[in-house]
Amino acid sequence: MRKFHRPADNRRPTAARKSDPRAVALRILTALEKGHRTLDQVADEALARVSFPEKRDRALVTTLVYGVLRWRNTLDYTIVHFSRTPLQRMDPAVLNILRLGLFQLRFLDRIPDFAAINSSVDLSKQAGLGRLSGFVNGLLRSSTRHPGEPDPPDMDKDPVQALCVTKSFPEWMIRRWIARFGIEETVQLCDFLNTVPPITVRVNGLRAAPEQVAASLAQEAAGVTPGRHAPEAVSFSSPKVPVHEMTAFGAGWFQVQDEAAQLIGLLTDPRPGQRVLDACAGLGGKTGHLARLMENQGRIVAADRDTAKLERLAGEMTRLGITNVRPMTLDMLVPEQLKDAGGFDRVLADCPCSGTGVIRRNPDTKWRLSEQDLARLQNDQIAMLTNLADHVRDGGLLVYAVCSMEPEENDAVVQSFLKRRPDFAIDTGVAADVPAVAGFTDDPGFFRTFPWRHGMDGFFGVRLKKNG
Ligand SMILES: C[S@@+](CC[C@H](N)C(=O)[O-])C[C@H]1O[C@@H](n2cnc3c(N)ncnc32)[C@H](O)[C@@H]1O
Repeated sequence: MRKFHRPADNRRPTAARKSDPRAVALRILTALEKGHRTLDQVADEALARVSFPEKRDRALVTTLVYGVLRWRNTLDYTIVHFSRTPLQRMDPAVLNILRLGLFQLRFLDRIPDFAAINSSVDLSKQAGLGRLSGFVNGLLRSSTRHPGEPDPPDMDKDPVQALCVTKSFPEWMIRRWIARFGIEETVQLCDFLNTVPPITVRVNGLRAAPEQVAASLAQEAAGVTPGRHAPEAVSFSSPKVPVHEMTAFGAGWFQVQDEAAQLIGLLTDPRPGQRVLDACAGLGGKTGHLARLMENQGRIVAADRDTAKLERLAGEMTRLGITNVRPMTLDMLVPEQLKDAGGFDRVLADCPCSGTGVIRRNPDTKWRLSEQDLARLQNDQIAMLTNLADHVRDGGLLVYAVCSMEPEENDAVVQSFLKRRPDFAIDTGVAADVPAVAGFTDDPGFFRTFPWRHGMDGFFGVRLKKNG
């Protein structure tokens, strides 16, 4: 029998002490609720400080954290059903311990019920909440004695509430998606966003061909298949080692990138020798693609306001053998910072957004984002495009992209920008220029991918041509 729990104590773990994966998961969930940091940031920081008794424990932390975030509403519905204390009055740590325990009971077949319950009781003691361990024990045991969810709201009478509970999404998202896509497609969208995504990579054509990369990946992973839409995409599952330890990764043969994001690089269509600004470059997913399309010739200024990200971007370009990228810390909301940037043939504005198109990768978005955030994000997106417009050369392209499916961040941003800048127009020649994106481009020239229809992340993109 595998032992899951550790003796109770309240000390903080150190690098020398082996950590309990459930305690690490609890720490990540609690930290996420406290601050404004993203799941990736919080998880990277927590995992860098710990070591585990068994290799698979690290994967268990990820399964627990992502699972609880994916299914939070569904889990809370059961907790409310069995508890006399309302959720709002529950100690946040106890609530997360209950969610972790219930997630294991409901969703993880490989963990026996007694192990899930006992480890949750231990966790409450470790967290200094021993006085509530009886409550944790009782609630989790009750849920196993009455298995299955308590009856959810009636789908015919109240589809919004029913889907909030059964698909675990906030009310405002379900409401707006039903209004836009109808009930059937909203169900499909929610189901898609609740799946664990496969690993999709973009082959770095500067160093290797897709067949070569696929052959290498097949030695270290299962289900290696070519992409369906992007010509240099390859997907796989169940890697035997972490992706960054794979042979092809070390050789700089690929970057991890969903197919929809790859199509944005193609939409930007930079040419060898051009001057290109990647205005919100982040860790360089799209920068690497632009450099590959430019055959590593010309110049890419990779800008972001976050210097730490740009440091990682620089390392990533070295791994990929890319030499035409210059990282620059710039804030796109401060036009003075751009004054010396000059003109560019292509400007890619892959703007910060709500991220509703990538919720399967970032399930914390469900609980972090509010509907009011959309207006703030829209304001920033319009301001960034307006600030960047002066830096596009005549005949050049400003490409706006977001991993959001929300109209406020899609069509509305473009319309507002075009009112301010009549010297730009939507480039309607996209389909002819870039065949790979033709199937995703509608009449005015808007590129859109819908997760449940196309089997990839949800993205919006448009090419705006200056004095075209
Ligand atoms: C959607 S992410 C970019 C992802 C990246 N292009 C990629 O493909 O990997 C948006 C980026 O915008 C950056 N950002 C946010 N506000 C900014 C601002 N005012 N100026 C410049 N960059 C900003 C964030 O740090 C983040 O890296």
